[in-house]
Amino acid sequence: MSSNLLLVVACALVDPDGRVLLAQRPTGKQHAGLWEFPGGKVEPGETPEQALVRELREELGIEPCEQCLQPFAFASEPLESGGHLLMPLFVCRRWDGFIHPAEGQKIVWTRPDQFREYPMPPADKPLAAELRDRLVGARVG
Ligand SMILES: Nc1nc2c([nH]c(=O)n2[C@H]2C[C@H](O)[C@@H](COP(=O)(O)OP(=O)(O)OP(=O)(O)O)O2)c(=O)[nH]1
Repeated sequence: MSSNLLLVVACALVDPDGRVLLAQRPTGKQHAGLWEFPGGKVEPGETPEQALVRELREELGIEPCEQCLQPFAFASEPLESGGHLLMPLFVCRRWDGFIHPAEGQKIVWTRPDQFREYPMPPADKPLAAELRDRLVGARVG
């Protein structure tokens, strides 16, 4: 893999009412204050699914089963650093445990048709649009 390619995996957690979890980037980090789909960098040796299970456990304290992660879409965005971000988004509707943000970051559950109320980093925006187009009105659960 090219060394300037950053692979970051993200997840749309969808509740039984069709609402999706967004998490606010903490102060002091890149894109602070913006709303993102939870996830993070894929570490060497990990599959995207393993990385996402780890990130959801670390960030939110939940345990999704790998088989419940449905590949959904991906974003491909140039980075200000000159590198390039590749960000696959999975959809997950089932997990164990209760959501408890580890770093105290704010979360919201919002319907995809209300995503525009939450400013997002560049790669999350097209994924939000795709979710809006394909999840709204679709069967949930
Ligand atoms: N979700 C998202 N992440 C982005 C975008 N652009 C961009 O450079 N990133 C970077 C910020 C982070 O370095 C990384 C997301 O992984 P992360 O959530 O584990 O990163 P982090 O800031 O918590 O950790 P770190 O960089 O301090 O190691 O991707 C974007 O448009 N959306």
